[in-house]
Amino acid sequence: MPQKIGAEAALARLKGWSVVDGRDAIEKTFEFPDFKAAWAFMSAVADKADAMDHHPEWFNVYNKVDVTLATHDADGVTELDVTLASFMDDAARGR
Ligand SMILES: C[C@H](O)[C@H](O)[C@H]1CNC2=NC(N)=NC(=O)C2=N1
Repeated sequence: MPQKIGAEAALARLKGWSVVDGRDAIEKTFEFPDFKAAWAFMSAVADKADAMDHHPEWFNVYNKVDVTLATHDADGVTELDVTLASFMDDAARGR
């Protein structure tokens, strides 16, 4: 079971992420040129998430993807969320 580090500790190591109100979780909205680019991002993240067995909460409308990350098993933010957030930041770059 991963150790809870908390949203604030995670934010100190990430760019463009925020603490979710009333919950130990982090969130970010990714914006792309169009739906296909957003979907390609989601597809790349889906492969990574499955490999990690650590899955995002997300909501897509056209070119935007709202992402919330938390570790449900730990009831808060863990190292797994920082790893997945960093992967998302890299995957979004250049799409
Ligand atoms: C059984 C399975 O390993 C767990 O349910 C995994 C799946 N994906 C998960 N994803 C997230 N974000 N948090 C979890 O605690 C989690 N647990």
